[in-house]
Parts: sequence; structure tokens; C-alpha cells
Amino acid sequence: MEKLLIKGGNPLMGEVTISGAKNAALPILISSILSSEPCVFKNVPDLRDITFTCQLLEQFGTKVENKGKEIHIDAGPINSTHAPYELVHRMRASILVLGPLLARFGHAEVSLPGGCAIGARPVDLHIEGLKKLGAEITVEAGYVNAKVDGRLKGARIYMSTISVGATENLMMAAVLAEGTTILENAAREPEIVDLAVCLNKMGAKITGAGSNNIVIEGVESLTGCEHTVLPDRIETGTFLVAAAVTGGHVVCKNTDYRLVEPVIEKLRDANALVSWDEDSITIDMRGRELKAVNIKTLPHPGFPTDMQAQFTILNVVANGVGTITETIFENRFMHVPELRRMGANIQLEGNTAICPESSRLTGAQVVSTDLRASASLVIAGLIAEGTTQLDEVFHIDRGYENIEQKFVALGADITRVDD
Ligand SMILES: CC(=O)N[C@H]1[C@@H](OP(=O)(O)OP(=O)(O)OC[C@H]2O[C@@H](n3ccc(=O)[nH]c3=O)[C@H](O)[C@@H]2O)O[C@H](CO)[C@@H](O)[C@@H]1O
Ligand SMILES: C=C(OP(=O)(O)O)C(=O)O
Repeated sequence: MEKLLIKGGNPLMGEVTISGAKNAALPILISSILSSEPCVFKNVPDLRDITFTCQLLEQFGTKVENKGKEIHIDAGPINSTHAPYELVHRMRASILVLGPLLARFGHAEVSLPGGCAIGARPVDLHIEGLKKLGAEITVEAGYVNAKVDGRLKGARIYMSTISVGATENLMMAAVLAEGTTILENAAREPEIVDLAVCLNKMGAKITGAGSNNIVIEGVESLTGCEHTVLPDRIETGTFLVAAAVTGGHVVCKNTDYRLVEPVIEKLRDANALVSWDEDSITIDMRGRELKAVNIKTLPHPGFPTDMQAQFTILNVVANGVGTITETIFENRFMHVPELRRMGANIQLEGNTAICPESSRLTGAQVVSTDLRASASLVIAGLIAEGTTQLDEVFHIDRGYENIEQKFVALGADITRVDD
């Protein structure tokens, strides 16, 4: 089992290049299913979740050529619409194949992804939305079986909860439907806009992505395309927070401040000096006192749930009382017991984590429970006295490209060991 050994004490200094966004790349790679022509995707991060997605696409008969950051996909030869449990359970985003397979082939059998460490994460909105588009759907023996006679039919779909995945799945299904679909109470995340831009390059007719109402005029078929994935706002935010808590000075390159405005706002509240230009963001925390902040996670453009674990560790070591309220997932404080093992004083009251004072951390053996919890533990290790051993590190490899190399280039002392 691979683990990270992190020796604390070094402020992060220098430049880090931000990779393409996992949460944009996953649906974008999957969107290739909608066309029988080849697609080329650039700035794709090298992550475990991307490898799983390529394996899933290959399982359908798709030809995938992974040329590092560029992936070529030819979904022309697809000969199966079956997504087995063995592949789907490794990555929740696999459920996103349901809409595109159904829209292009008229049938799909996709395993239910199951629960997840951070919450139950049902897929009812995906299923109900597809039914509104005319699909017949049954859920049996852990599989979603969907079929439609002829094409899906455009419809008005109101989603009772704002869901990134359901918005993406329904948007991909609706592009090949007959007539117009309106997605109401849609998610507004930048990754949804990136997916819509990519689909429009393939010939889809989508307007309103990035707002609550997305309008999709169905077309009969889509072409191939070339698309460059947008920068990863969560990776950007993670490096900014790591720089802040270590009292460092870091420039994040190949990113966009517009993607991380809620994060920058909170870093400024925490007394960080943050500036930017067109494609980079600089944070300078040298000689400045870190102040605790109050955060409530919300759908975009609110504060992202995927950044709350990183801000928890910021509050742990900052001066003053800070609170973090999680409103998206019901079990997203798995990092708290691990941080406590390193000496963090964190109280949990319902869905709020309170850090009543600044804690001194000491290195300990801790375990990754999910992707962003792992990121918070790495950051904790960077400031703890002594060595932190982070086990089950595969969680972090799902969403951070070359994580230890990027931190080491900024002056951190991190090594990966396998025993
Ligand atoms: C691959 C990807 O892009 N993952 C992101 C995506 O996950 P994901 O798309 O799974 O998250 P959703 O936006 O769907 O989840 C938001 C909330 O809606 C609930 N829900 C969702 C679907 C459904 O059918 N029924 C239902 O009740 C979920 O349980 C959750 O409480 O958005 C999350 C919220 O920003 C992020 O944390 C994840 O990093
Ligand atoms: C929760 C996350 O991802 P996923 O939806 O793929 O589990 C995340 O990126 O923090």
C-alpha cells in the first residue's frame, strides 16, 4: 500500500502549474459517447479517475488513445451499452454514461454507483429527469436499465435539488432529443459551462449554461470536436490554502481567478494577500497572521464543498474562532477525527465544525478517507511538528495530479513509499 511521509515546517515558495479540472474532464470525456466521430481533448489531468473513465469507455468498444495530457476518443465502434459494477463502483461519475448511451443508442444498463464516504449520494434526479425525456427505466439487481423507442423527447425538467451530476447527465441526454428541453434549477458550476461549450463544438444547441435555466434544442446527431479542459479550481484552491497555512508565497499558474472567487474572498478574510492576472494567482502570507474564517458550503457560485476540508485545517491553526458549515453532503467531516489525532481542537455540532482556538499540530499516522479529506491531511502534515504518515493515499490520486512532486517543487518535504 502506498503512503505519503510528510515532514512539516517548510513554508511553500515558488510556482505551481495547475492541471485541467477533474470534474470537467470526466463528463467531457464521457460526452464523446454522443458522437460517432473522433474527439480530441486537451489539458486532461493524469488522474486515477481519468484512467477509470477511459477503461469504462473502452468497455463499450470505444477506441481511446491516451497521449499524456491529450486524449483521443473514437466512440464510432461502440458495441455495448453495459456499464458493469466492477468499473462503476470505483468512481461515482460513471453514472454520467447513462444519459449519453441512452440518447445515442436507445438503451443502457448502468450499475448504480452505491454510497460514498461523504454521503448517500442518490441518483434519483438523474433517473426522474431521463423518465421525463421519455425513457422507460427500471432499477433491478443494482442496475439502472433504461430504454426508449426512437429518440428521447424534449421536456421541461425541474430539479428539486441542485445537482451537478444530474444537470450534466440530463444536458447530455437532451442534446440528441427531439424538441426543446429546459432544465430548471440547474447547477451553475464552471464545469457545467465547460461541458456545454464542448457539446456546442460538437453541434449541440445549448444556451444558458452557467445560469439556473439551461435550454437545449435537440439535434439529430453530433460531430467530433477538439476541446481544451478548463483549469482545476479545487486544485488551485488547495495550493492557495497550503501556501496560506505554511506562511508561504506561491504563484498558481495556468488557472483563472474567476473560477475561485469565493475561495479568494475567504483567503482575504483570513488575512492573506492575494493578487492575480489573466492566467495566474499569487498568494503571499509571509509575516502575516492567519485569521480564522466562517464558511458555509453552497452550490456554485457559493463556497464549494470540495474546499471545506482544506479550510478546516486553515481554521485549526489560525487565530480566532472559525466555523465551517457543510450543507451539500451529510457526512463530509471524515477528516476531523484524523486531524484531532494530530492535535487539532475541532468541535463538531451537527453539520458545523468549530475551531475555538489555534492548535499546534504534531505528526501522526493518519488515514485518507476521501479525496478532499486527504488534501487537508497533507496540508496538516506540512505544518505539523515531525513526520505525518498518510495511509490509503490512492484517494488523493483520484483528483490531484503529481501531488507530491508539485508540493516538493514548492519546498515541501514529502516522499511516497510503498510497503
Ligand atoms: C465528478 C464531480 O463533478 N463531482 C462533483 C459533483 O458531484 P455530484 O454531481 O455527485 O454532486 P451533486 O451536485 O449531484 O450533489 C449535490 C447534492 O444533491 C444530492 N443529490 C444528487 C443527485 C441526485 O439524483 N439526488 C440527490 O439527492 C446529493 O446527495 C448531494 O447532497 O458535485 C459535488 C457538489 O458540488 C462535488 O462535491 C463533486 O466534486
Ligand atoms: C467529491 C468529489 O468527487 P466525486 O464526485 O468524483 O466523488 C471531489 O472531487 O471532491
